[in-house]
Amino acid sequence: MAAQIWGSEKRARRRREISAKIAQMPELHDSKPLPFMTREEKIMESARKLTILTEKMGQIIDPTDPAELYHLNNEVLGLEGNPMALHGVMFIPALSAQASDEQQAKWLPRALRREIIGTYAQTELGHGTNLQNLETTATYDLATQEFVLHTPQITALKWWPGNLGKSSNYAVVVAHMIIKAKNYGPHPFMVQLRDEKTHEPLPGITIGDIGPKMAYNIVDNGFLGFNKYRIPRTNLLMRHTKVEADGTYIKPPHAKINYSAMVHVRAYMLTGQAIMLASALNIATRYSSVRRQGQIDKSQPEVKVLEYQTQQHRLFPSIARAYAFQFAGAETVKLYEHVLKEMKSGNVSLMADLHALTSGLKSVVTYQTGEGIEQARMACGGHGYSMASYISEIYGVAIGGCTYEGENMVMLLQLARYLVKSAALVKSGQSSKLGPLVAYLGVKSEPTSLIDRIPNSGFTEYVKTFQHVSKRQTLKAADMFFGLMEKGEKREIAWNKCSVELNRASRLHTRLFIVEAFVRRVNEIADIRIKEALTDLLHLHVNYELLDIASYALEDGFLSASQLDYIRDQVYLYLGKIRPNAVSLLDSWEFSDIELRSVLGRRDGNVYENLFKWAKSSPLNKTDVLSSVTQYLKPMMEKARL
Ligand SMILES: CCCCCCCCCCCCCCCCCCCCCCCCCCCC(=O)SCCNC(=O)CCNC(=O)[C@H](O)C(C)(C)COP(=O)(O)OP(=O)(O)OC[C@H]1O[C@@H](n2cnc3c(N)ncnc32)[C@H](O)[C@@H]1OP(=O)(O)O
Ligand SMILES: Cc1cc2nc3c(=O)[nH]c(=O)nc-3n(C[C@H](O)[C@H](O)[C@H](O)COP(=O)(O)OP(=O)(O)OC[C@H]3O[C@@H](n4cnc5c(N)ncnc54)[C@H](O)[C@@H]3O)c2cc1C
Repeated sequence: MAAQIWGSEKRARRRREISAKIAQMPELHDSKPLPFMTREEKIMESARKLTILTEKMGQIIDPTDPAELYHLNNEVLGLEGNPMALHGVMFIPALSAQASDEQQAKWLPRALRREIIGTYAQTELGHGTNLQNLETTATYDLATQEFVLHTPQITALKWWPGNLGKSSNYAVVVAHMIIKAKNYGPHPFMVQLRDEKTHEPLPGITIGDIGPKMAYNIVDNGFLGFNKYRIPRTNLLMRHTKVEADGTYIKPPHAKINYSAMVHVRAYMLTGQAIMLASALNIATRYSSVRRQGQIDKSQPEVKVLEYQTQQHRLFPSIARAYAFQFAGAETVKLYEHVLKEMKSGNVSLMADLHALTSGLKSVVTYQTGEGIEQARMACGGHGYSMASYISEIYGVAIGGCTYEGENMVMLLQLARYLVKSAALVKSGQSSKLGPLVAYLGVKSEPTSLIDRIPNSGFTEYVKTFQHVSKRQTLKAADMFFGLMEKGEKREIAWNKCSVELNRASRLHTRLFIVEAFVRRVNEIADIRIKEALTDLLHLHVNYELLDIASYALEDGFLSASQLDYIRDQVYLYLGKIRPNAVSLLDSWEFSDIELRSVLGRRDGNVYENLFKWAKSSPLNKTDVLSSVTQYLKPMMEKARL
């Protein structure tokens, strides 16, 4: 099963080997539990480990393999981030995709050797979503052949970029490029921020940390202002766009090609989210098979809380989602790598499809991951609320994904643009022009669903039902939009008036893609035992998801009330079937205790002993009487007694 999850036997084996090596290297372990550290201590601890990793990484992993890097990152540095998080996730990808060969030769080896630390600075205090209204300017000075970076007012301060505040000395900065008074829109520039020797900010740069966040606090998300700060012309990233010495602008082959670093994260973050969801579920499911509370049959001893159907209903559909996200994520990464390769050689024809797909997936996956992690926390009762479970930290980090790389509603609306265009093709009889991801929009469906009507139909009737609801909602939302425009409404106003319906279509389309990716994977599996276990999970998935969106299929009579009863019964049937495999389905992800960082979810299952040890190690327990008591509470009580 681990091979299915991680993509191959070799990958699963390599993960195990890496975990085993790390277990033998105490210098790479947390020196104390992270929740007992201050933010400064955590940053220090993480920087300490990063320097060791820079020395020893080659002994532990193949540093050119992103999957191995990511696993090393999760084990050693953890999900709270690190002082170089954005260096690997966005700075290097931005340089790789957007810098010319000559620029790459100059900067990439230095970045890869970690001579310099970089980040991606795009979002500003006043604008994150609407890139066209970013306010930082890069004005070309023809006389000196330099760009002058400037922050015209407080809202133009870069705000949020990870590791910008204190750790990075370089950044890819996105600024509006102005040449001879003409604004060419946002473009990426390589900018040195700090002196390479002293790490002091360079003159003309105002920089710092934006303060603690809901989670992800090892990352120093920062602010940055420029005061007429000059950089050479050749620091504009020029793989696709060029500015010649005389100010001539050569436009890129696709208007949005400079957005590729964002698409990179959107593609890769899906499996990251799956990992966080599976981690929280691993903790909650292990704990649920240790925790005994109450009896189902009063004549019997107390049961493990995992025996309760409500507990299963809380956890198991999310287990299925974690697998589904992992499989859909793996497909998306493959597509992304293909499109990136094509893009580098000038073929931009697949960019729109990739953008639409990643926009929808990033939104649905992050939202449902957040839901699943929160359910996992509640499934652990009181102990879930303790930092000893570590679930709250996982939750805080995971839901950041609903916002970064494009706020979820906004990204769903990006997918909706693509769906509406596809709907227009269907309506104008041009279905043959539909891309493979939306081809179903042009296929006539049966009048009613055949779920439970055709024996042994596998998942086909389910997929058809998902296709039906997605198609219907897409065409309905598109009709609403076109209808308003026909009535004379301006395009943007009409769009806004339909946006809730449009986003519903985007969600349904994305959920269909996730179901299909799960089905595709299960169909590929040869090992009968693995196939059986995953088929049960897939049964739960399709039935649970369909129940969740049933209103769309009920409203036009595509599903009947009796079919809905059947679907509900199937959910209960598969909850029971999955119960014996539940812990194993999560243990198969092979998270080590080091990686999970959870007292509640350790492999040994000694929950109560471990919790008591954890409590005793709380810094508050170093003394029996705290100075808050001697200074304030004790005198207060004494005064009251007089
Ligand atoms: C020592 C070693 C130890 C190891 C350490 C390192 C470990 C790391 C190892 C790395 C291994 C790699 C693995 C990676 C794993 C990743 C896991 C994830 C972990 C998460 C970490 C957290 C990091 C957090 C990072 C966060 C960073 C950010 O948030 S950056 C800022 C992001 N900002 C946004 O996303 C802004 C959103 N806004 C937009 O995108 C745009 O404004 C908009 C799309 C909404 C609108 O744009 P615009 O106004 O220009 O559009 P408009 O003119 O309206 O035109 C729309 C048309 O354009 C089309 N379009 C838009 N975008 C694209 C696109 N990208 N591609 C193609 N087309 C696009 C759109 O479709 C419209 O087309 P039409 O409909 O045809 O008009
Ligand atoms: C943990 C974290 C890490 C980050 N790291 C980085 C980084 O490394 N580099 C970087 O540059 N940035 C980074 N960001 C910033 C992030 O990319 C932005 O916060 C994000 O893109 C959302 O933009 P915003 O904050 O402007 O939200 P807003 O756009 O202000 O969103 C506020 C509300 O307005 C709604 N809204 C906005 N526009 C529309 C619209 N057109 N239609 C409908 N609704 C709309 C949204 O849906 C939302 O409900 C990070 C953010 C976080 C939380």
